[in-house]
Amino acid sequence: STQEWTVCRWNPHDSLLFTRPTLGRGTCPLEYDFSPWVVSGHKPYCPQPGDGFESGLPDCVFTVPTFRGSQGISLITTPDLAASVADSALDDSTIAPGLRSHLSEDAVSHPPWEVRDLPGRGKGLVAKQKFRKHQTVMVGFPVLVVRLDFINGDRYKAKKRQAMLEQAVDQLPKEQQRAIFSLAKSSGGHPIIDILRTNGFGVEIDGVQHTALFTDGSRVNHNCRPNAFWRYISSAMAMEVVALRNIAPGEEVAHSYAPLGYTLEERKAVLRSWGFQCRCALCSAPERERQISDSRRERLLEIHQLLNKASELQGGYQRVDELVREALALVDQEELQPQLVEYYQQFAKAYMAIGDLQQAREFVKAADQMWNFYGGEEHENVEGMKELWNTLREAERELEDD
Ligand SMILES: C[S@@+](CC[C@H](N)C(=O)[O-])C[C@H]1O[C@@H](n2cnc3c(N)ncnc32)[C@H](O)[C@@H]1O
Repeated sequence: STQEWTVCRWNPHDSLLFTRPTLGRGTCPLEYDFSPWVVSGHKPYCPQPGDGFESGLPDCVFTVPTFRGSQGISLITTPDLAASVADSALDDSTIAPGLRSHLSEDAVSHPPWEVRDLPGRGKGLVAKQKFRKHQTVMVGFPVLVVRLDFINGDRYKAKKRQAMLEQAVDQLPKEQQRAIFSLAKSSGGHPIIDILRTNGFGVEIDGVQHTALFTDGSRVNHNCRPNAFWRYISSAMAMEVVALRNIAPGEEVAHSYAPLGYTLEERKAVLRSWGFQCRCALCSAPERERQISDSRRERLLEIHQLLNKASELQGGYQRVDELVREALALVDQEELQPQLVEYYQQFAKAYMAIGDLQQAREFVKAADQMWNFYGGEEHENVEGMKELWNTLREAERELEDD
């Protein structure tokens, strides 16, 4: 019965998290709506304190094998966050039609891309058709989502952590289990932890960091001059891979694992922590080409620093204009368009600093649009943009008052 397990309020003085209240006479008040997790056929599993885990709110294993058609999903997270997901993102019928269309049988069995072996890079995603700039290449839904602290923290004994990860995978449909175990590995150690470290995408649930596996999305390789980017729509638990420029059939689709705008050495350091040496076109290009790219990126950083002190610049408006134009050209040459969002914010501040509020407004508007486009509606800088709009409006009011 769906009532067999009821989730009770977590009481830190009492190890009780899940109880079996007598039907209709539940003594523990229901704090969360867990029904989608509970009716799925797998009871949520929570370790008890002392059973391989120290104390505090535990992470539990939740599985819905019918998530997004028959794909299925397992989640290892705290009960409050699982309840929040159950509340907002589990139901297929509530996701936007544009995303839902990627669940149709035809879309699933005939994707416009294929996974192929690529020299020096393992498998990768290759376009089977032309994609226009900003067109969606792939929509994926996570098959395994794990709270980052569950993997990296020290509250769990290794055996308990591994057993819970194994349970989370075991409870998924067989096809997904096979897909997960076929993903790339890089670090050694427990296979599921290795697979998560090599392939996981950083996503947030209510602001808490998790790592998510997408069976096809995890095949997208890194490129230092990417032709795609990914964004996460947390309300639908969907990951979208979107073309940054036109992509031709037969071309590999790749995004950047490192922050855009990094120089070769900086990128190498980031990718070393991913456990591989980059073999993308830019990293394999002749030294001269790599040097040109690095010097452009270094110049962008220099301009950034100069514009941070815009009000002290000699040459006033004209100098700021020159630097902004130079930065825009460099971004174009280096194909760093998604990074414009940061530059636009900075340009806006620089124009505010020298009192050109009209230009500042143009760049605040552009930054706002770009954040929504590249980061999705729930992008990480909602607060930062609000603050920027407030600063601008304040400055505009002051100007009117004068
Ligand atoms: C998330 S997986 C990407 C898919 C992977 N290539 C596969 O075969 O499933 C990340 C791994 O792919 C490989 N990889 C990704 N981008 C690469 C690149 N630019 N150069 C070399 N190897 C790359 C590395 O082995 C890395 O650990």
